[in-house]
Amino acid sequence: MNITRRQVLDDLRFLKVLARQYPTIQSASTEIINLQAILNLPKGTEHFMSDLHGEYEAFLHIMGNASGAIREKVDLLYQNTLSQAQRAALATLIYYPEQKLKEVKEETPQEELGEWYRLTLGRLVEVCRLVASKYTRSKVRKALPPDFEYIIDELLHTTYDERNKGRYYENIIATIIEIERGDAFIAALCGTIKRLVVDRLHIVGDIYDRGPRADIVMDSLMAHHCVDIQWGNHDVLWMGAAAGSRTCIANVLNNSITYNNLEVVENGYGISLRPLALFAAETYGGRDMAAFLPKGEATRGYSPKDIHRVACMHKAIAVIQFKLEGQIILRNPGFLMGERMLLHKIDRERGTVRLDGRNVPLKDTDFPTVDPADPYALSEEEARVMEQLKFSFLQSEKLQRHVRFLYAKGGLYKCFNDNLLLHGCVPLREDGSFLPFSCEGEELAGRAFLDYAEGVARQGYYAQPHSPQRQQGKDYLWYLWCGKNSPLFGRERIATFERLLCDDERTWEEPKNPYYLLYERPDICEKILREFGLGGPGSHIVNGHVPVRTKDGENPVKAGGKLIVIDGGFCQAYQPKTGIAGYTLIYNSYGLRIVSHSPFEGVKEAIRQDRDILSTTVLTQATEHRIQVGETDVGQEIRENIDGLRKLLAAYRMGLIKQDHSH
Ligand SMILES: O=P(O)(O)OC[C@H]1O[C@](O)(COP(=O)(O)O)[C@@H](O)[C@@H]1O
Ligand SMILES: [Mn+2]
Repeated sequence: MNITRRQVLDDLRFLKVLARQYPTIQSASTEIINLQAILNLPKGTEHFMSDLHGEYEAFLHIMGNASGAIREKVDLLYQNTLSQAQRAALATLIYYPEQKLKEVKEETPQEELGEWYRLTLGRLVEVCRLVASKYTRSKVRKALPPDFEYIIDELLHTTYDERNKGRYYENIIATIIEIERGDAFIAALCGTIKRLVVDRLHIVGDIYDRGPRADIVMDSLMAHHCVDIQWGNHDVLWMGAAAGSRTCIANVLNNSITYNNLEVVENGYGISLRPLALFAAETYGGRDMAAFLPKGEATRGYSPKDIHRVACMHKAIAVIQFKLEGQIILRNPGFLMGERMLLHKIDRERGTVRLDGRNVPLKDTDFPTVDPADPYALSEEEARVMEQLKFSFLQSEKLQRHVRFLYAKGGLYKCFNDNLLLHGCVPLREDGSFLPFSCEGEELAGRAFLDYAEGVARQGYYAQPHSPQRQQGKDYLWYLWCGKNSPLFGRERIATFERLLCDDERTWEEPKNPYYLLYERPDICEKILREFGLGGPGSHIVNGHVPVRTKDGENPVKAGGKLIVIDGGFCQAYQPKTGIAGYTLIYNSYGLRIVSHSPFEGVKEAIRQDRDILSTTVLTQATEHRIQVGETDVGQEIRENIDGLRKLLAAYRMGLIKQDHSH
């Protein structure tokens, strides 16, 4: 379509800015041709994972093997020429180049090494060429490690059997080996392969808590070339702790100590728990800590003395947590959580707590720091401990960096390629209508409420320190973690108090929001998708948060394919429930695929035995045609860029903007 003078003049300011980047007709035209070409390429591959819960070894392996996709490419290329063991060894090399190279050099006789390098480099180039084939050359070049860009680009585009280039290709490989650059090249090729196989990674919440080292998972995500994160309830809890919310800090430590997982706090983030340990020993040492022992598995290998010490810390921080939560609830009547204040309902004489009109027996009523006259006030020592812990959380450079990354690359939800990515739920009433929330005097529901909640969550970290907005934001991060009908928590209440102190398991109930019943219905899912401007045949809701009981035959796909839950128990503590070790949802140009992962035996096993995580496809939803970039959100962006460049071309040709040939 030809562009009128009017259209160019309307956009002249924007076009002058664009002209700085494309100063001539030639440069603007080249970019248009390049962008137009990309529109016809097959859609990039997206991987979705959720509920990683600190399981860094399994996660790093899954990142390395691209949820099984790399092994598929190796099998595709070499099923007729390499044995199963040789293919497994090649795949392991791609996953762990440094470690596998070390092992190969230890175990391969010197005189055979040269041949091993020649064969291996050739095969890695072929695997790289296969995974690069769906992209333009310029996109592949941008993905290459700068030091090796020229040579790898040459190797990728020089087919071995070309008569006049056969020697040329062989010479490059021979020279690499001769000047002992084989290892560096192998690492560069493996990195490129991993980078090209997954175009975009979505983490749909719950990176933190339970498993050993969420900080290592975060470091790996920060190194990923293209990742976005939809916050989970455990993530916003750590964001609140990093923002300096003492209530979030108390909850973070309660969760970590429950699993005896102090490593992520002390070693990962360099936060000393010494103040808490000393206070706990002083206040609770020698008393009965039966109700506060770390969870089963987490006590293996610890002496009774150590376990008692951790249990004292657990009780100390839990009491502080219940007090501070009472204060937040009093500060925020809009949370409608008054019935969750339980400390003043404890009857020490009878050893019970008043719950839903019943006197429920407590396992422990020994609370020396709780003043019955003012049960939610911290004692002097408790206040001092929390100030010291708050200072440590604020001072942890790595934690602050990780949380800034969660804010920059994350959000409460994400709409991408017709899918709605959301860790928890869109709170609903029983009748399927969007549950309204009072937000500073306004009733908000559905998307408007989620947008409001995300804004307040950002205030918690970015509003002026000590301002009311900052305090509101920090309180809100705690609300999103465990608040009544929070979109990231999706339950009536969190029963931490009851699960710690009451034997009566009826009190442990955490009734789910009606969303978790209604989300089996396609019409409800369609209504939710439309609320976010999505909907139609290729549109899905992707949730994490609730472990799919695969073992009991539960299907991750619900509502006739409109909704997919991908929490497959990546977290070891939940694997007995789900029977698998997590899911990855794969969305490529052929459609959707869900793979479930087998439990991971650890990196050493993987390298020594060439053991992989067996990822089996449990469901596919093929699209009737191969999806092109042009049909995706990225394609939409590219079309807008092309439109701008065509207007710029017109502006040059109409003499409305001068070309600048000086570059
Ligand atoms: O978002 P998630 O992973 O379900 O975690 C929140 C849930 O975990 C719990 O704290 C229980 O945790 P654990 O299973 O680790 O004991 C529940 O009270 C709460 O509903
Ligand atoms: Mn969750």
